[in-house]
Amino acid sequence: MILSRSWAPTCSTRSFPVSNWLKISPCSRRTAATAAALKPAPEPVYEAPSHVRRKLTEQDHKRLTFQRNIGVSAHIDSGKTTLTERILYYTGRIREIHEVRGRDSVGAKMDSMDLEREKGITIQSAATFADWEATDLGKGTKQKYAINIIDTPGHVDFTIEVERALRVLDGAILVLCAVAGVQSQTTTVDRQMRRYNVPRISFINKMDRPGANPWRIVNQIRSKLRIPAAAVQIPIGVEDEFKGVVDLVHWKAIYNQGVKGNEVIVSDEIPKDLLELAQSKRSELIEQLAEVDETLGEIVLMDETPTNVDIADAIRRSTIGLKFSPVFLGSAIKNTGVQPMLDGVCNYLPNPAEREVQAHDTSQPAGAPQVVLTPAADAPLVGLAFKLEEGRFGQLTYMRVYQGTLKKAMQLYNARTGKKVKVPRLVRMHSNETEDVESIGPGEICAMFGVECSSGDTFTDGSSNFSMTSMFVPEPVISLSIKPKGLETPNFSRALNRFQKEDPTFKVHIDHESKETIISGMGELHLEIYVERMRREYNTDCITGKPQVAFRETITQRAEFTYTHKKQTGGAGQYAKVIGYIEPMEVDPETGKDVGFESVVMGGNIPSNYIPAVEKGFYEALEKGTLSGNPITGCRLVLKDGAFHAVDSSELAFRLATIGAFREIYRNSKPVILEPIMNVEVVAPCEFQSQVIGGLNTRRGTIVDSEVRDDEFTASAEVALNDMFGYSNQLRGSTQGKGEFSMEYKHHMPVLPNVQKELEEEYRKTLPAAKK
Ligand SMILES: Nc1nc2c(ncn2[C@@H]2O[C@H](COP(=O)(O)OP(=O)(O)OP(=O)(O)O)[C@@H](O)[C@H]2O)c(=O)[nH]1
Repeated sequence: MILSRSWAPTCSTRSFPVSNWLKISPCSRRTAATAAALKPAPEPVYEAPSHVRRKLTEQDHKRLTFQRNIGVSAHIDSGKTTLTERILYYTGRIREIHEVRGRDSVGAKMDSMDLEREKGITIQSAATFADWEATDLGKGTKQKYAINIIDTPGHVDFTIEVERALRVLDGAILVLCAVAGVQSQTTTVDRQMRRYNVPRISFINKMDRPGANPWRIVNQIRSKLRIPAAAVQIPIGVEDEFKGVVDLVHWKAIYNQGVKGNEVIVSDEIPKDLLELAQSKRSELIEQLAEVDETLGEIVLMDETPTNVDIADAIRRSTIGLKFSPVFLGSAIKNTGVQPMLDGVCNYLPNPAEREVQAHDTSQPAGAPQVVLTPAADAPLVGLAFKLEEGRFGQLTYMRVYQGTLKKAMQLYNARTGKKVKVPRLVRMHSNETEDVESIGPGEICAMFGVECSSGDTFTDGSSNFSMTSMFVPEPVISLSIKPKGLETPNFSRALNRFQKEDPTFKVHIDHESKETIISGMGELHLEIYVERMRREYNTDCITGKPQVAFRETITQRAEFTYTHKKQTGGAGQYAKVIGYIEPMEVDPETGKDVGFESVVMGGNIPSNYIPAVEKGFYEALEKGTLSGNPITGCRLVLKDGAFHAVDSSELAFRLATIGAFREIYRNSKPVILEPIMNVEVVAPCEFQSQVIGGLNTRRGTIVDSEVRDDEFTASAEVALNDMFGYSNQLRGSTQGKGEFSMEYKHHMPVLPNVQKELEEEYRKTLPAAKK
C-alpha cells in the first residue's frame, strides 16, 4: 500500500516479535563507559535570587515545545550548505534551489558573500529560520515547528564560526560523507559539540556516491568519535539507485518523488529484498539503545518487545542526554532523505527548555555555583551576543535570548562593561536578509542593529547580575606582515579594526621594532580571505609578507622577583618596588585562556590604584619574549608585595617596574619556544600510499592513524606547521594531483633544541646592537 504524505495512520505499535530479531543480553553489557560517553560531571548549581527566578508558564511550554535551534556542522565539503539549501526549500523559505558552484552561478542562499559563492566554500556562519510541519510517523500526525538554523563553515581556518554557533545552539546535525566518513574536521566539530554539551543527530550525506557505505560510517562514529550510535534508517537502493529510506523505528518505507524530491511517499511495505537487513539493523538499534537508556534496557531485560513508541522515546531521551546519536541517511544533492531527517530534528533534538543553561551571578563571590536560567517569557532578560557583523546600518549583533523577552527600544545592560544601551532595531536573520520584529522570546535567535559590544558579551535588563561564560578562542597559528599599496588611508585601519572586532581569532599588532603591521589567524586561507576583503570591501590593495608560523614562548618553572624601578633625573622622580613570582599556567579548557594575574598584596604596601598598572605592565611584557620576540603564553604573575613613595610613585613607575622585573627574571623561569603542531589528514589513491607516508616522514610527521578502504587510503599525522610549507605542491606532485589534504591546529609544543637555537640566533640578529 502506498500512501501519500496525507497520512492514513495504520501503524500498529507492538508490531514485531522481539524474539525474531533481537538476540542480545543488553543490560549485562551496559557499560558505565558508554553511558557516560558524552556526559560531563554535573556542576554544583544554586538557585537564582527570588526576585529574578521564574517558573515556565503553560504558554512558555507550548511555545518552547515546538521550537528548535540547530546548527549544521561537518568536515569541509560534506554538503552542509547543499543540505541547508534543501531544508530552506522544503520549508518554503526559498522558492528555488541553487547549488554551491552551480551552473546558474547564483550560489546557495546561505553562502551570501561574493567570495563564498566564487570559491564555493562557506566562510561565515549564516543564520536563518523556517517553519517545518514535522511528521510523527508513530501517530501519523503533523505538527508545526519553528526552527532557527545556523549553517557553519567546514574549513578549519574559520573554526571560530563553528565555535560560536555551537555555543548558542540546542542541537546539531553532524553531516558526514557516505564515502569519506569521519574526517579530521569531523573530530574537531565533535570536540566543539562536547565542549558545549550539544546533542546531535548524524546525517550520512552523499548516499548517491559510488562506494557509499553507511555501515562503515556508523562504525566510525562509534569507534572514532566514541559515541554510541545506530542507524534509524536503511537505504533503499544504493549509489545511483538510491531513492529512499526505510524508517526502522516506525517500520515504514519513505521515498522522495516529484520536482526536487518535494513529494514524500510513505509506505507500510518494506521492499522484500531489504526485510532481512531492516530487521537486523532494527535489532542493532535496540541493542545500542538498551545500553544507554535505562527504560528501554529494562524492557529488553524483561524479555518484552519494545513498541515503536518505546524506541522513539528512548532515542529522544538518550540523544538529549548526550548518550547517543541517531543516524539518518540521504543525498542532499539528489533531494533524497532530507525531510525524514528534518522530522528527526523535531522528534529527537531538544527544545530550548530541555537544555540546562547556566550563568554566573557576579554579585556572588568568585567560584560560587552557577545559576540555571529559565526560558520563561516574563523572566528578567539574559541574552548572549555571539557574533558581530558590520552592516550598512551599523553593527549587527547576533543574540541568543536565554530567558525573558527582548523588545525593540528596550534598555539593555552590558554585563561586562556595565554600560546601558538601547535596542534601536530588532530583526530576524535570513542569511543576509533581515525581517524587522518588535520582540523576541526566550530560546530564540535574533539580531540587533546599532548596539555596540564585543563578541561574547552578556546582556541583561539590569535586574540581575548574570553573566554567561564566553566561548573558547583558539590561538592563531600563522601571521604575516601587511601594508597598503601606496599611501596608507583610513580604510586600512578601519578594515583591520572591523575584522578584529568581528573575529576573535584574527589578531592585529604592530611590531614595535620593525614598525610593521602584523596580522595573525588560523591559517593561510583565513588571512588570504581578509586581504581579499580589504581589496573588495575597503578598496585597499595590500602587500603582504611571507606567512610566518606563529611561534610562542612559555616558561617552564617558577621564578621569584624583587625589583625596584628608580629614576631621579631632575623634576619628579620615578619609584616603584614589586615583589612576587611568575609561574607556568595551564590553559583553561572553557575559555582557552592561559595567562593570568593575581595580586595578594596586603596592608597597602602598594596602593590599590597602582595594582592595575602592574597588571598592565605584566601583559605588556608578555607581548614579546626575549628568546625569539614572540608572545609569551602559559604564564601567571602573582604580585606579593612591594613599596611605593608618596611623591615619586606613579602608574608609569609601577608599569615599568613590572616590565623590568619580568625581563630580569624571565631567563630564570627556563623559557622555551613553542610551535603549532597540526593534525594533517591526507586522502589519496592506495597506489600512492608509500609516497605520501614518505613525504610526511621527511617533514618530521608522526603518523597517528591510517586506514585503507576500497581503492583509497587516509593517513593522519601530526606535523609541525613550520614543516608544512609547500606541502600542497609536494602532494600534488607525488600523487599525480589525486591526493588531497586538510590540516588543523592541534596544540603548541616546544621546538627541538637545535630549532630553538636557530630561532634565538635569528632573532638576535634583528635586534639593535644595544639590546643583543
Ligand atoms: N554526490 C553528492 N555530492 C554532494 C551532495 N551534497 C553536496 N554535494 C557536493 O559536495 C560539494 C560540497 O558541498 P557544500 O554543500 O558546499 O559542502 P559544505 O559542507 O557546505 O562545504 P564548506 O562549507 O565549504 O565546508 C559540492 O560540490 C556539492 O555539490 C550529495 O548528496 N551527493
